[in-house]
Parts: sequence; structure tokens; C-alpha cells
Amino acid sequence: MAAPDFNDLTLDSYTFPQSRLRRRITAPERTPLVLIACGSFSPITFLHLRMFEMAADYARFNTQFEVVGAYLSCVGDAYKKTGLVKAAHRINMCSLAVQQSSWISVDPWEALHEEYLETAKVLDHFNYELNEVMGGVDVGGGQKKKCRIALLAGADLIQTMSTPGVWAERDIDYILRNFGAFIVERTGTDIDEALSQLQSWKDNIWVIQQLVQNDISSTKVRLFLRRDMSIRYLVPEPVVQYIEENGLFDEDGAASTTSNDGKDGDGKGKGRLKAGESKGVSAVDGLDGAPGSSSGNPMG
Ligand SMILES: Nc1ncnc2c1ncn2[C@@H]1O[C@H](COP(=O)(O)OP(=O)(O)OP(=O)(O)O)[C@@H](O)[C@H]1O
Ligand SMILES: NC(=O)c1ccc[n+]([C@@H]2O[C@H](COP(=O)(O)O)[C@@H](O)[C@H]2O)c1
Repeated sequence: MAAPDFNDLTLDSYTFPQSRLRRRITAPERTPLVLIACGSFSPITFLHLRMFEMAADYARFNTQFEVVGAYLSCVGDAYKKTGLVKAAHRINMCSLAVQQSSWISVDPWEALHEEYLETAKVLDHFNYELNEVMGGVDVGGGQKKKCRIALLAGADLIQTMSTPGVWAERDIDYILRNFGAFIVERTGTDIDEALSQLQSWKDNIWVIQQLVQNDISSTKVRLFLRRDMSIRYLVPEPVVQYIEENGLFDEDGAASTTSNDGKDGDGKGKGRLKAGESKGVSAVDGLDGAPGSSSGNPMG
């Protein structure tokens, strides 16, 4: 197995990963689609991978898109969220997780930035690489077609768009107008409610039903690890091994690998826990490490 090498990467040595991108569309009448999943991935789970497969099926059966590529983009170390291990580890785990995939890639560009990057900027980066640098994908006859780039997210993430203070209004408009989002239903999130304030962009929001309900969350995986419980078959095996080898997510490890001092960027310490404390861990029986328990506004 090739060793992950995120630690050796810098923005200067960065090149856009394109080896798994399909450079030619098979149905020229369709619009090429590239799915971008932005998130913490601390750690990546089988559900995160499964989201891509669900979205690809959805796009094939219900839309005029043809999926030509898919990317995981890990949020960088400046994102303040409980349970976040260093971006280098999260990127390495994502890279191990997609080893068996022929079409899902990991793009380290976002995580290579020291400062927090809003999702709109991350999507702009993909648009730049795919449509400006590459010029889109081949449709035959020497012609190229620009790719539609869309955010792939769970319902909890789209719900945060209606939570005051988390997203800038202009970013929501920018993302949903120019890119759009494929949204996977998630247990515990009322999708109608999540979308109720986003009706102006409804034509650019595609809702994917989970036909096999899967409620794995990174929070639950972290909770299992802290209780010394097995996480096998919740995350890919190479990720299990990587977590073990690097001692990630045990109580001390979780505290020491985060890049902050217990305070958010705004110094208020919102959502941050001291070493030894953890969101949801105290509720032992219910395993209620709430899935998708996002910190809210990443920048406070
Ligand atoms: N069980 C799930 N069903 C639907 N979407 C999910 C599920 N788990 C994660 N997602 C989505 O995956 C993306 C990345 O999520 P993220 O890294 O925050 O994972 P998470 O499991 O929600 O993490 P955490 O538990 O740490 O909050 C988000 O868009 C999130 O909504
Ligand atoms: N203003 C924004 O651009 C904004 C706000 C909230 C979350 N996000 C993104 O959504 C994702 C949320 O991930 P988590 O669910 O792991 O917190 C991250 O990629 C984060 O950057 C972006």
C-alpha cells in the first residue's frame, strides 16, 4: 500500500489531481458533472464514500448530468470544530479510503491553506481547475464542454444554511446559483424544513433519498474509539489501521492533534472542549454523539 504523503505537500508543490477524472463524456448531450464533498472527515466513514455512489445513481436516473469526477475536500486546520484531528491526518485517511475507488479523488488544496476557506472559494477553485485550466471535458469532434460543479452534502449541512450567522447570505446565493447542491437525506434532519428557506434556488438543489438508511457519523466513530470499541466496518480497513498506528481520537490524542488552544478564532471558545471533555461522550448509553454536530459558524 502506498504511504500517504500529505505531509510533504505544500501549496507550491500542489498540482490538481486529475488521474481519476474522466476526460471524455460518453453521452455528449449530457452535461458533465463533478461532485465536491466538503467537510471535516474526522475521520472519513463509509457513509461519506457512499454519498458519492448515491449521488451518481441519482444523477444518472434523474438528471441530464453525467458524472465525470468526484472530490473530497477536507477543511483545513483553521476550522474550529470538536474532534478535528490535524488536516494532514484527515487527508491521509481520505486518501487511504478512496484507494479502491476508480473515480473518487482527494484534493488537498483547501487543507493546504492555513486560513479558513469558505466553501464558495473551494468551489471556485474547482471551477478554475476544471473549466478554466482544463477547459472542461471532451465531447468528441475536438469540442469541449464545461463541467457543472456541484456541492455534495448531507441534509444537516444544507440546514446550517438557514441557521443565522453560519453562512454569509452572498455565499449561499453564490453557491446555489452558480454551482448547486446534491443533498443526501440524513436521519435527524427534516429535509423540508432544511430547504424551506432555500426555495429561490430549488432548481439547483437535488435531494437524494437514502434507500438504505445509513446513520454512520464521524462523531459516533470518535465516540467508539474513546470507549475502546471496534470501528471495523464503519470505516474502511486502511483507515482503521491508520487510526490505530497514529493513536488518533483517543482522549489525549484528540486534544493534542487539534491545532488550537481551546479557543475559537474569535477567542470565545465556542464549541471547544478541554482535554478530557467530549461532546456526547457523557451520554454513555444513548450514543448520542449527535451526527452532524457541526460547530455552526466555523469562524465564530
Ligand atoms: N449519515 C450521514 N447521512 C448523510 N450525510 C452525511 C452523513 N454523515 C456525514 N454526512 C455529510 O458528509 C459531509 C461531511 O460531513 P462531516 O465530515 O461533517 O461528517 P460527519 O459524520 O457529519 O461529522 P461529525 O460527526 O464530526 O459532525 C457533510 O455534508 C455531512 O452532511
Ligand atoms: N461559510 C461557509 O462557507 C461555511 C459555513 C459552514 C460550513 N461550511 C463548510 O461545510 C463543511 C461542514 O463540515 P462539518 O459538517 O464537518 O462542520 C465544511 O467544509 C465547511 O467549510 C462552510
